[in-house]
Amino acid sequence: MTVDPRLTASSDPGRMTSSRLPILLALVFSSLFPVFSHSNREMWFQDLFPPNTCPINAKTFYGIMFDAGSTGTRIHIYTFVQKSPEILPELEGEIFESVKPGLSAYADQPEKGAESVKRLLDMAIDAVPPHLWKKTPVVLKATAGLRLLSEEKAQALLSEVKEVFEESPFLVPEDSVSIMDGSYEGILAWITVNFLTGQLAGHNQHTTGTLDLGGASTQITFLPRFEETLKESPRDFLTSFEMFNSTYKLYTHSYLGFGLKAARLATLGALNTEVADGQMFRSSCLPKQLEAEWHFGGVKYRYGGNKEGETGFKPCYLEVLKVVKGKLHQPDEIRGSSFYAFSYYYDRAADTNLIDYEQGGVLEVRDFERKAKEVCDNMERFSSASPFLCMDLTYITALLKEGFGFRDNTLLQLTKKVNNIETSWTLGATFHLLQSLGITY
Ligand SMILES: O=c1ccn([C@@H]2O[C@H](COP(=O)(O)OP(=O)(O)O)[C@@H](O)[C@H]2O)c(=O)[nH]1
Ligand SMILES: [Ca+2]
Repeated sequence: MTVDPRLTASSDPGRMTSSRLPILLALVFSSLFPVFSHSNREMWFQDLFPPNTCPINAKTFYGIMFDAGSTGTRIHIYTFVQKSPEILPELEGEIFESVKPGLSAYADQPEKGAESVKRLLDMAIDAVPPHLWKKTPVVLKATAGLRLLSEEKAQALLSEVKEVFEESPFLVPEDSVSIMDGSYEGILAWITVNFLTGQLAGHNQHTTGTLDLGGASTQITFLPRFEETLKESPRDFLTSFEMFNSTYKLYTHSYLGFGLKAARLATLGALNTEVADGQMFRSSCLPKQLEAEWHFGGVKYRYGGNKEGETGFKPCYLEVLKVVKGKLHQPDEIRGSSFYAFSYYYDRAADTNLIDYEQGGVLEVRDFERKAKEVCDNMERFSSASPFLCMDLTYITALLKEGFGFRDNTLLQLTKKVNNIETSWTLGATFHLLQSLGITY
C-alpha cells in the first residue's frame, strides 16, 4: 500500500487545511438557510450538543467520509465551526489523505483491505478531539470498483470495514459502510461543486454541470433549464434531491464500465471477458514495441502495441469509438453549456500541460483532441509518460464528443479544489449525512 503523492501534494497530512474563506462560507451557509428562525437555529445542533453539554465558546464538529474508489481509498475529515448560537456554522476545513490501491484490489484479502481503511481512520483519531469522537459520524461509500466485484467479495470487504468502524471510538450510523448508488455519486459531486462556488446560495441559480471521470465509472450531472430535456431524457436519468431546504431536479447518470481504466480494458477487448492465461491484448493506441502487464480490480492483464500494424491517433480513435459510439444518452441542452470537470479529466490535462497541476484551468473540448493527436502521432516522444497516455486522451476526446455529444468549443473548467476544499462527492455526502442524523437542518 502506498500513499499517492499527487493526490496529497497540496495537503499536509494530520494538519488542518484551513479554508481561507470561512467568512464567505458563513455567508453561503446563511443564505442556504433563509428560513432559519431563531428557534430553528437552536435546533441546529441540539442533538449533537445538548444544552447541558454545550461548550460555552465556539463549537466545533466533524464529519468523516471515506471515498472507496476503484483506484484508491480516501478519507475526508470535514470541520465545521459554530462561533456562537446566533451565527450559523462555517465549513472551516478539510483534512484529506489517500492510499492506493483501492479496496477492490483486496477482493481476495478483505482483512488487508480493511487494514488500509484503518490506517486512514487513525488520522481521524488524531484530528478529532477525544470529547467529540462519540458525536462524529464515520461513513464509507464505495463506488464502481466494488460495484464490479461479485456480491460475495464486495460484502466481505464491506463487513471487514464495518468491524474497523465499530472498533473505533466514532459514531457509526446505520448503513455506515455501503456501495453508493451511481446516481448519488453524480448528485453529491454536483452539490459539492455548486456549494463551494456559492451557486446554491442565491435564488437566481446559475448552477454548473459536473463531469467526473473515475477509474471504473463516469458521471454527468446538471440542472436542466429546458422542458425539452425533461421530456427527452430517460426517466431514471432525472431525479429530485432535497438539500439545504431546496429541491433540485437534476439530470444525472453514472455509466459503469466507462471510467478511464475500464475504458482501457474495453478498448483492448478485455472488459468483462474471461482472461486466458498468457492472453495478449493489443491496440493501435499503444507504443508499437510495448509489451507489459497491468493489474486492475485484482485481475492481471497482458497488453501491448500493434507490432506490425498501425498506430497513431486515427486508428486509435476508431478503436475507442467502438467503446462509446451510441452507448450514452446525449441531452441537447448540454451542447452549449460549460461544465466543471475533475478526476481523470483533470489528471490527464495536467499530465500533458494543458492545465497547471495546482491551479487547474479552462479548456475547450477540442484541446483534448489536439493533445491526443500530438501524443498519439509522436508516441516515442512521450515514452517516458504512461504508455496509456495516447489511449486515455483519445478516450476522453471520444467520450466528450461522441459519447455525451459536446461541441468542440464546449468549455470545461478543470478543478481539483475550490477554496482549498477537494471537489469530491464526499462533501455533498457529508452534508446529506449530517442532515439525515439531525445534526444539521
Ligand atoms: O479525492 C479524489 C478522489 C479521486 N480523484 C481522482 O479520481 C480518479 C480515480 O477515480 P476513482 O478511483 O474514484 O474511481 P471510481 O471508483 O470513481 O470509478 C483519479 O483521477 C483520481 O486522481 C481525485 O482526484 N481526488
Ligand atoms: Ca470516484
